[in-house]
Amino acid sequence: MFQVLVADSMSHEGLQPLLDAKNVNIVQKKVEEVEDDLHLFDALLVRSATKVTESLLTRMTSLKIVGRAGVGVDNIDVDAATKKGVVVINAPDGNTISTAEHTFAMMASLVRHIPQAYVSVKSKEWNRNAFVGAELYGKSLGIIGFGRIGSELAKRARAFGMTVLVFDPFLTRDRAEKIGVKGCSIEDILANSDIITVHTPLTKETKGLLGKVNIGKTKKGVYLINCARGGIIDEEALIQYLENGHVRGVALDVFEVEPPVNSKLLEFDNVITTPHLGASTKEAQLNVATQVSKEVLHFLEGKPVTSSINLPTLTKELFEKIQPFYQLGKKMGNIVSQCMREPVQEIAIQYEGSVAELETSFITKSLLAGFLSARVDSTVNEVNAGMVAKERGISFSEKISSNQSGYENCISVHVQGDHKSFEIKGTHVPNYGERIVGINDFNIDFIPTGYLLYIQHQDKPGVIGRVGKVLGDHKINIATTQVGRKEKGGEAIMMLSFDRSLDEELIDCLKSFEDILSIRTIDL
Ligand SMILES: NC(=O)C1=CN([C@@H]2O[C@H](COP(=O)(O)OP(=O)(O)OC[C@H]3O[C@@H](n4cnc5c(N)ncnc54)[C@H](O)[C@@H]3O)[C@@H](O)[C@H]2O)C=CC1
Ligand SMILES: O=C(O)CCC(=O)C(=O)O
Repeated sequence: MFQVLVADSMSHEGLQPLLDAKNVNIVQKKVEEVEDDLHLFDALLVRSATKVTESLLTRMTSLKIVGRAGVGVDNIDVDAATKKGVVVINAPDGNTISTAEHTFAMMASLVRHIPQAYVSVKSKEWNRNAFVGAELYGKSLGIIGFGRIGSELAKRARAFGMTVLVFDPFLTRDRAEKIGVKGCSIEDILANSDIITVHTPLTKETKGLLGKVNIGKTKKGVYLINCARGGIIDEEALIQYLENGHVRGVALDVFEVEPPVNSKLLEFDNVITTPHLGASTKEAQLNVATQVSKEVLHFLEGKPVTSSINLPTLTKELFEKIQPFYQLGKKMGNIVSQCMREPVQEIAIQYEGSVAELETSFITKSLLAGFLSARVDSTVNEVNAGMVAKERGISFSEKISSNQSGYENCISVHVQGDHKSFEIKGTHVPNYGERIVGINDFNIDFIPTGYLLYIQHQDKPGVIGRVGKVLGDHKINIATTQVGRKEKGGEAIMMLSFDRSLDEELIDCLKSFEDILSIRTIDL
């Protein structure tokens, strides 16, 4: 039974996929209320209120996935999650329309003084001269950050007859033209916009993007809007430009500290605010909760997720194609690790044939995870495998080559250690399964599963028989046997499989045989 903690308030209807699942138990409580049981949860669902810190992640020792019912993941320590092998997913587009509409509503309210006029009428005043506003029609709207929300806002602004200027470092001319906006530099936006709105994530680059210098470059009388994240507009600088009258009005849905109880910004009549309501519609909340519930359920059931922040994402179709190689890769990594019991500096992976046409980085990560999981105590999976490998000084590379393997598809791995190297080749045959077809230049053919014994020996009469006899004497049933050699009388290998693991004592006995060069047990 999977334990899921829903730590922030979420649409009940949106949680239905998880509530309906027979293998899931949902607990809807704040983190503080379940402090003693944190180690039990497999999944954590949050909005923006719960801060998913490294310390929380450390206390949640069974955690496998964090689902953010929304877009921004700045309340989640994604690096710490990645290090711990915890997948982070979000609901990237469920609240786009709501947030774009909210921004538009804020813009209209700002230029027509609707909140101030509302308060005035409620206080029994009728002061029409105090609230003369401006039309949106014909004004220039500068949008910084032209992703999902920025582009939906642009469509609405164009419908109102506004000129839309856009700055986004990842904006292509094609996309700008399709939506009918003008891509320009941030300098152009600052100099030419009547209203500027930000729609970027909060990152190192965007923190304070509209600060002392950049606000100083805007037109006198500019309106500023932030319905993205507190801190993208530097609040201290903003206060200075409100005080000196350079900025005519501001609309804020978000703040550097929420709630902004001690903020001086609340004292200005020309600053209108909402309490982080961009995504607060029934529709958006249903969308985002449904999206993360489905994704978390898929993940817990071992199916692919499509909106991961720290995992390579694949469509269901692609995942189905890659799945057999993904499993083969994990086993090959594991076999290599168990055969090469010494420090490794380099893992080189080569893909040939049909596998080379797939998203091989996903298979590489799975292979690394298989390799590392046999060596490290902490959780290693495809989320953090690359990072853990680098931390341990293991470099890895992948190469796509023309198919010379003789198989329809082939994955080859070359591992370089301090004193030795090791090579393994694997293939997946549709309707037949995964096979290991080469070890250190020996052709071989075995199914990588169960308990295996890899023996390097001299190709001499009686060696195989003696091994079989000792195993038989110990009542060990050999399930399958594979042998390989390069030349008569030279070095040879045996790969035996069993239904149970073998005792150390028995292995030591086999090792003592003349003509046996080395023995490795492999548990898969
Ligand atoms: N107020 C609210 O309730 C909500 C706020 N948000 C916030 O809005 C932000 C944007 O959401 P979406 O449009 O869905 O995200 P998105 O990822 O679709 O778009 C963000 C855009 O910002 C651009 N960008 C990144 N760095 C930039 C920089 N330095 N300068 C200019 N552009 C930059 C990216 O290229 C991207 O196109 C989210 O990160 C979130 O913080 C989102 C939903 C609700
Ligand atoms: O959960 C919420 O309402 C906040 C939404 C938000 O800020 C986001 O999706 O980034």
